[in-house]
Formats: sequence, C-alpha cells, structure tokens
Amino acid sequence: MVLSALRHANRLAGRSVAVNALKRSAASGAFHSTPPADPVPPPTSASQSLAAYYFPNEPDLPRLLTSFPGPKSVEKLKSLDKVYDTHAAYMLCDYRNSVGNYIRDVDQNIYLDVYAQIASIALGYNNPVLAAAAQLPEMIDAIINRPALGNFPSMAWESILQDGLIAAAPNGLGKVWTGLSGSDANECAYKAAFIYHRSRQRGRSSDFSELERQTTMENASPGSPDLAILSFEKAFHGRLFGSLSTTRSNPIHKMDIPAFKWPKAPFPALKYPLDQHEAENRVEEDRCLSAIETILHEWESRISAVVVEPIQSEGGDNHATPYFFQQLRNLTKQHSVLLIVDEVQTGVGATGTFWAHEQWNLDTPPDMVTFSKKFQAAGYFYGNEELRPRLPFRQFNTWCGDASKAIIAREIVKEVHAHDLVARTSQVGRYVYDQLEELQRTFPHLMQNLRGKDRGTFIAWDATDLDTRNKFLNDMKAVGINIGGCGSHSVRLRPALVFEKKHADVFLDALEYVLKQS
Ligand SMILES: O=C(O)CCC(=O)C(=O)O
Ligand SMILES: NCCCC(=O)O
Repeated sequence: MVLSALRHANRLAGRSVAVNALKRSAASGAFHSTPPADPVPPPTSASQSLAAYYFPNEPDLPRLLTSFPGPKSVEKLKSLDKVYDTHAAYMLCDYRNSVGNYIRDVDQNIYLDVYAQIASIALGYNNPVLAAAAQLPEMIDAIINRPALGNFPSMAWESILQDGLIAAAPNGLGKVWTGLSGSDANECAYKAAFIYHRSRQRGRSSDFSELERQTTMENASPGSPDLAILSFEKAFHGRLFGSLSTTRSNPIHKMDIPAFKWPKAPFPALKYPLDQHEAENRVEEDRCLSAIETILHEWESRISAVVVEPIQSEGGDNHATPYFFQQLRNLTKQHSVLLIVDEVQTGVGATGTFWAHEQWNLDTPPDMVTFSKKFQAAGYFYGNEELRPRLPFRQFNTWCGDASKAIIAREIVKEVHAHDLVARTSQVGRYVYDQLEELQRTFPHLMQNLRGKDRGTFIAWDATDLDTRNKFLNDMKAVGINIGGCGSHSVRLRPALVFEKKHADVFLDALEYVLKQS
C-alpha cells in the first residue's frame, strides 16, 4: 500500500513535469525529442524498453508548432480535395518522418499516436525490421511482379505463409485464405460458409443441377439460395455489399445501399466494470442468447453462419464475457450453423492474447477467424477441409491477397514472438487501465464506463455525449495526442504493440491536463 502510494506520488510528480513540458511545447514550439542516440542493444528482459531498441530517435514528447489542424494541413488537404475526397481527413501526415509511437504532420507537429491508423500499425512507424523487409529481394519480387496468387503462386508463397500467417494461426485453424481488406476477409468467409452449406445439402461430390445453373444466372433460388448470415446490433464487419449487410454500427455506413435481408441479434449491453456487475450482466447475456436461439429457430431463411467480434469495436467497444461466447458456440453447434469470429480489429496481440477469442476457452474452435488491420495482410483462417470449395474459381479473384503484405505479416509475427509483444502489451495495458480508473474516479462526469480491464491496451470509456466526446478528441490533438473515438460517444485506445509505460505516462499526463481544463 505504502509502496503503491509512493509509486503513484512519483509518477504524478513525473507526470506534472511532463504536463508542463507539454504546455511549454504547445506554447513555444520547442522541440522535445531525444537527440540521435547510439544504437541500443536488443532488450534482454521484459522490463527493458523495446521501443528504445527499435527507435533510438523516437521523440520523448509530442511537439506542437501550430494549432490543430495546422495551416499546411488545411491548405494541402484543400488542394488534395480537388481530386480526392478529404471529408474524413484529420490532418496531412509526414509518414517518412514519423517514428515509433509518434506521428508527424505536414506542419511538423508531432503527436503521440494512440489510434495507430485505426488500430492498424503493429510495430510503430518506420519500424527498422519492416523497413529491412521492404528491401528484401522477395519483397521487390512480390511488389513489381505481383502474382495472381490463385493461378500462379510463387515459389516463395508457401514459406511466406508457413513462417508468417500460419505460424500465428488460431488453435485448430491451420489453413488460410488471403484477401485484400477486412471487408473482403469477411465476405470471403461468408462465401465459404454458403458454399459449405449448399454442398452439404447437395452432397459434396454432386454436381450442380441444371435448374441451379439457370437460376443463379437470374439471381434466383435455388442457384442463388436464400441463405443468411446472423450478425449483432452495433456490429461492424466492413463496407462491401455482403459485409455491409452484417454491419449495424451506424446508419451513415449503410444508407442508400441495397442490403440482404439478414437477421440481427441483440448484443449484450453490459455494465462496467464487468467484475462488479456479474449477476446482472449474466441476466443480460442470457436474454441475448435466448433471442439468438429464437432467431436461429425461426428466421425465414436458413442461417449459414453467425459472425461476431470478440469486442465490438467501431460500434463502441462493447464487451461480452467468455460465458456468452461459449454459449454462442454451443448454439451454433446445436443448429449446425458456422461461427465466424471477426478479429480484424482485435487480432494480433492488442487484447492480452494474440487472438482475443483465445480468452473464451472454447471446447471447439470457431469455424473461421478473419483478420486484417495490424496484420496488414487480410483473410480468414479455417480448419475444416470442407470449408474449401471442391471446385476451383469459387473462392477467387485476380490477386487473392497480396504477397508483399503477407511478407510484412510474417515479419510482424516474428517480432511479436521474439519480443513477447503480447505479454508486453498486457502489462502496459494493466498499468494504463489502473491509472485510468483513478482518473475516472477524479472526473466521473467526463469519463464513464471504463472498460478493457485485462484486455491489453484495448481500453475505452464513454464521454457524456457525442459533442463532448468530439471536443475531447480535438482537445487531445491540441496537446499532441492523436486519439480516436468509436460508437455513439466513446473514446478508444488503439496504440501499437510498442506502446510502453513511458508513452503511457505522456498520454496520461495529457489526458489529465485536458480533463482538468474541461
Ligand atoms: O473504425 C473502425 O473500428 C473500423 C474502421 C473501418 O474499417 C472502417 O471504418 O471501414
Ligand atoms: N470507422 C471509422 C472511424 C473513423 C473516425 O471516426 O475517425
């Protein structure tokens, strides 16, 4: 107790220094970065900084030379807008000069980035291992002779997969199909589910009937059957036609786009912290499970698969417990429906395990797990051979993924394993969560429903409402923290896996400073 109070006092003392530095930085434009350093040896224990090894020139603090967005960002985005829609652009970035956890903009402002390209930077900006991989002959080959992987896979493709994506495959799912984006990954998984379903009905070795051949050319049943994917309220699974029909997080994503008439189940609306509301959360999860069961029984068309995110991300960082997912798995088994776990955002180490669904302790693995974002490569893992269509060209497109991205994924896997980045991320996540809990106690009107305990750095909380949340995100940028929102009024942390305690302290200082000003 005394020790932790002491640590806290020390940290606060350190933090107030950093806040002053932040304020000085904002006021004077002073440059608060470490001067170029001698090479740092690789860390030999988890207590040593990996970021210092990867990024000897990483800044110690944000640097703000202008207000946000800076004048050059504004001017250059206006120019870009003549040829490219910039409605959603926050700032124009200088990636070549971004380092580690710090992103630089065209005005030469430097921000600590806890959003990391919407959860998609695994190893920090300009990671030297990835930069070296970019120079490999196999990478040059993959980029300038981009193969149509389904037709003409390269001699290197098997080892790129084995040493990369497959080396990180979820238990029991040792096969992979690669795609182009998270949406594409989900769509390909849905297609695999439909094809599996119909070939089981038809008999795996049976040919299509003449009627099926004719009707599919008319988009009519039985060739184009009335099959469905069940998804959840507030889910986000992407933006292409099939994936968008399973996305339910925000009308803006779906408006004006024709959609499949597929069912939607309630996702548990739990109370946080989870460990203080177990009984009422169980009632809520049972309510949802019962609704799912009814849908599986009664939906007008046959449901081929249920798709679910381990933590609904875009939809507001909504959690459910392992119990819910175990029961969901049981229901899918009972109803012969496939379970697709969408780990596009939760995958690759940010939640305390490499794959978030590992925390559910399922008796049988999900049927498919989709990935993208931090892996750079996209696609889905599966185990059952029958999920692979019997005939060629059913799961296919020209590129079938991208070998250059799979090489990057391979390097990411190697680094995650070599430096135990999952454990490092868990540890820093625990620290951040504890500190945020204290801030929530101090500013209960500004921070509610803190969530993500023991879920690595996958942490979020609610602001009072949408306007307050959006103002908060801007205020944070104005003190040099690039941070994102999700759902109707939540704030989410999505730093890279090289986010360490020293970065967390900068973030926490800035957060406390902004909360105090609010
Ligand atoms: O914001 C997110 O969580 C998802 C980002 C994404 O994939 C999208 O907006 O299309
Ligand atoms: N899902 C898109 C998130 C982008 C943003 O709100 O900044």
